[in-house]
Amino acid sequence: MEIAKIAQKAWAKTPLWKRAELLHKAAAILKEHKSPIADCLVKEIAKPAKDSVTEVVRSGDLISYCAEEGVRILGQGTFLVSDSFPGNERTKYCLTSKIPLGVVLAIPPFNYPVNLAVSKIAPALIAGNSLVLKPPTQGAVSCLHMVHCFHLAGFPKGLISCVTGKGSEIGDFLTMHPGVNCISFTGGDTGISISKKAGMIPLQMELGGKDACIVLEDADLDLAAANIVKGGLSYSGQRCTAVKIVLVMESVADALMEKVNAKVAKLTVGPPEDNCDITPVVSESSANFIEGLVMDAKEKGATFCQPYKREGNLIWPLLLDNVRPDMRIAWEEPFGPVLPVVRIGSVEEGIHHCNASNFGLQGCIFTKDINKAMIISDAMETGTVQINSAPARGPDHFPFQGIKDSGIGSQGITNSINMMVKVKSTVINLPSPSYTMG
Ligand SMILES: NC(=O)C1=CN([C@@H]2O[C@H](COP(=O)(O)OP(=O)(O)OC[C@H]3O[C@@H](n4cnc5c(N)ncnc54)[C@H](OP(=O)(O)O)[C@@H]3O)[C@@H](O)[C@H]2O)C=CC1
Ligand SMILES: O=C(O)[C@H](O)COP(=O)(O)O
Repeated sequence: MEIAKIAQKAWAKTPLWKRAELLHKAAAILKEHKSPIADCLVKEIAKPAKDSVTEVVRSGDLISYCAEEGVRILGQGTFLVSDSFPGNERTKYCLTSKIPLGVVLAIPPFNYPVNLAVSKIAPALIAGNSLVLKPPTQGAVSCLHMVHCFHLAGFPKGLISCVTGKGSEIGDFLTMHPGVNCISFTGGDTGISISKKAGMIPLQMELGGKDACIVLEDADLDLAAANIVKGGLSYSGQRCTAVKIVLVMESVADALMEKVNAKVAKLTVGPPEDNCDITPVVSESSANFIEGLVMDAKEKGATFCQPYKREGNLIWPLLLDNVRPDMRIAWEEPFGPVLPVVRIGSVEEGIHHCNASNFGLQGCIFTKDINKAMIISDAMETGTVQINSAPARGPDHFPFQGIKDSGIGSQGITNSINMMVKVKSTVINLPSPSYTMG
């Protein structure tokens, strides 16, 4: 913490163009090393090989975009004059600029250890902050290699410190440390308790989700089915933005389920090295939790579209039809390849289910009627609503935010940079009013 504080003071005096130049360099080095880092992701978190490479490349692009965006938005401040407020003459000129916060504590989750670390590191650095990064325990090796790319690019010593260790053991020390000036966290409910313990500092929390997919009678069912399978089951459902419940109008439910099940049958299941679609979930406790949700739904009468199959941490993809509100899976996020389907009699029923959730990350609607889609989007209490596509965080410059238990603050490149600065004003007071004549 002390080193981070010292390094930040010097970094804040580094010209903006130079900070951007170093970030571009780090992005290029990261992309050059995409294969070994992706290999780590495959081994550590069982992400399919192709998706692991995509995560590293996307992270490089994010760093470069952040450098460009930072140069644009941090180079600008505001200039205000006093006579626009009643009772004032033009005697005061107010100059505001965006200045760094200090030390940013970044805590990403296991499912995107590289990308969700970089999405905190790059905005913090371009804005003149230093970082203490606590990587997820599963994903720590990938994170260390990624941070090494920043060091190879020439970032000064101490500017980015990577502190490994179990969150349950070192988390409180870090999050309650008086030297921390901002916390950017992505993960589960832990974020809620961190918010309660943290001091009076800016917090960016991206937490869980129960993203609903509402399918209307006039939807393109092929498009909806493709998005349900990709959105719900890619990386075995271990994405905060995964489709986590399908709410389909009864009249098209059979037709939709036929298409979805046909696609599920084609998914490959196995090791991440073989680039299988469905790979083992991250831990035994996670697999046990998912199994608990499945068994609860079985006892309460859900229809199993596929047989339930599990070998160790590998769970075969499973659609549960005719899910009812008394089943846990209707509300809890499995973070696994199991997707509940609720048949609804009206759009209002779908919106009501979506809004009754304690989460409010994203949601999606499938319909050909844009007017209807807009009304439903306005009624859904989520940070983002996607029309005719599955929920997603990217592209990474789009705003990304959750409401209710899904988080506080907004991410996305521009919002993250703006969140990692504070506003500083300098007011020039003139002895007498001065009005510009040209
Ligand atoms: N909204 C979003 O953008 C995203 C949300 N998520 C949500 O995250 C959850 C799954 O991810 P998972 O990694 O298991 O989430 P966790 O909340 O368990 O962990 C997230 C990070 O917090 C750390 N951590 C754990 N305990 C503490 C603590 N007491 N103090 C500080 N840090 C701590 C973890 O370290 P360690 O690994 O050592 O335990 C990890 O680095 C799901 O609920 C999912 O929805 C996931 C990704 C994105
Ligand atoms: O951690 C997550 O799950 C992400 O923030 C989701 O990102 P994605 O929509 O790009 O997969």
